[in-house]
Amino acid sequence: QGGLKAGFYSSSCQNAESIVRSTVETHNNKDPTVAAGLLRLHFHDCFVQGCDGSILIAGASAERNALANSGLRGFEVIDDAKKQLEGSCPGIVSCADILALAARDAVGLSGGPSWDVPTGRRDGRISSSSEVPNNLPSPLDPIAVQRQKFAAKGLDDRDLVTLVGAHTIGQADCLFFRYRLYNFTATGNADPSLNQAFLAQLQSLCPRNGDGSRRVALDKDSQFKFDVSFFKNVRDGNGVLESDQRLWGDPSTRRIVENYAGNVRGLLGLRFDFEFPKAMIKMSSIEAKTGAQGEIRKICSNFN
Ligand code: HEM
Ligand SMILES: [Ca+2]
Ligand SMILES: [Ca+2]
Repeated sequence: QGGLKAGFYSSSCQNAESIVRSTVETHNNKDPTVAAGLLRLHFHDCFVQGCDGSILIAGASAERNALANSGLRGFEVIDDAKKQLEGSCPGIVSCADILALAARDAVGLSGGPSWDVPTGRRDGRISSSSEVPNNLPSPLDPIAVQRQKFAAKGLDDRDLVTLVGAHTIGQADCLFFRYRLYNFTATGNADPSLNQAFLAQLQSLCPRNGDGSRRVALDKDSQFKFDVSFFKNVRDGNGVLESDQRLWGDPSTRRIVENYAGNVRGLLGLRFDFEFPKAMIKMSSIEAKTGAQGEIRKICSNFN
C-alpha cells in the first residue's frame, strides 16, 4: 500500500470521511445509479497513472475524453464533496482520496461489505487520453489480455475475478455488447456462450438497429444490490459483456467464479464479501503518489 494509511485525515480533517459518505448518500438517494458510477470511476482512475484523480481532469485531451471513458458518471458527486471539504479543511484532502472513499461508500450503500480505506494519496499532474487504451481493459479483450492488463498493475486472477464482481451493480450501453446478439465474430449468429432465454431478453432490450445508448443491467437479477448473483449469471451464460462471460471459459478464472457462485462450496473457500475489500485495497493502492509527490487540487477537474 505504499505510504498510504487508514485514517490519514483523522487529525488534519477529522470529518473528511463522513463528509464524503454523506455526500455520496445524498446523491445516491436522488439517483440510485450513482453508486455504480462512482465505483467504476475509481477503477478507471487507478488503471491509468495510478489512483491519482487523473480521470477527473477536464479538457479535450484529458483521460476523461477517451472513448473508453465516455460513459463515466459521478463526477458531480466528487465535485460536491470537494467543495464541502475545501470549506472545512482547505487544501488537505486529495481528489484521489475522495474517489477511493466514495467507491467504498458506494459499495456499502448497495448492501456490500465495507472496509477501512488507506488514504494519503496525492493528486497527479498528468491526464492524457492517449494513455487509456493500453491500460484499461476492453469488454472485447480475451482472458489473456485481461489477465495481462491486471498483472501489469500487480493484480492476479483472483483479484481480476473478484474486482469484475463489481458488475453486480450498474448498467452497460447496448453498444458495448450488441454484436454478441446479432453478428458475433461476423458469423451472423449470436455468441454461442449466451444462454438462449437471456439472448432473447437482451435482443428485446437492444434491438438490432435500436439506440446503442440504451442501458441494460450488468446483473439481470439485482442491479442495485452488491451480492454474488453476478457470478451465478456468469456461470449460467447470463453475462452481459463478452469479457464477463469469458471468465467462465478459462479454467483458472472459472474456478473462482464457481466458488463465489456457490456451486463448489469449500473448494477454494473464498467469500466474496471478504475478498472484495482485500482486492479493492490492492487496486486502490496502484501507483499511489504520496508525500511530496503531486499536489492537493483545489478543484478536482483542474490542476492547480
Ligand atoms: C476486464 C475488466 C473490465 C471490463 C472490460 C469492464 C467493462 C465495463 C463496461 C463496458 C461497462 C459498461 C459501461 C457503460 O456502458 O456505461 C462497465 C460498467 C461498470 N464497471 Fe466495469 N469493466 C471491468 C472491470 C471493472 C472493475 C474492476 C470495476 C470496479 C472495481 C468495474 C466497475 C464497473 C461498474 C460499477 C459498472 C457500472 C457503471 C454504471 O452503471 O454506470 N468494472 N464495465
Ligand atoms: Ca489515475
Ligand atoms: Ca447484484
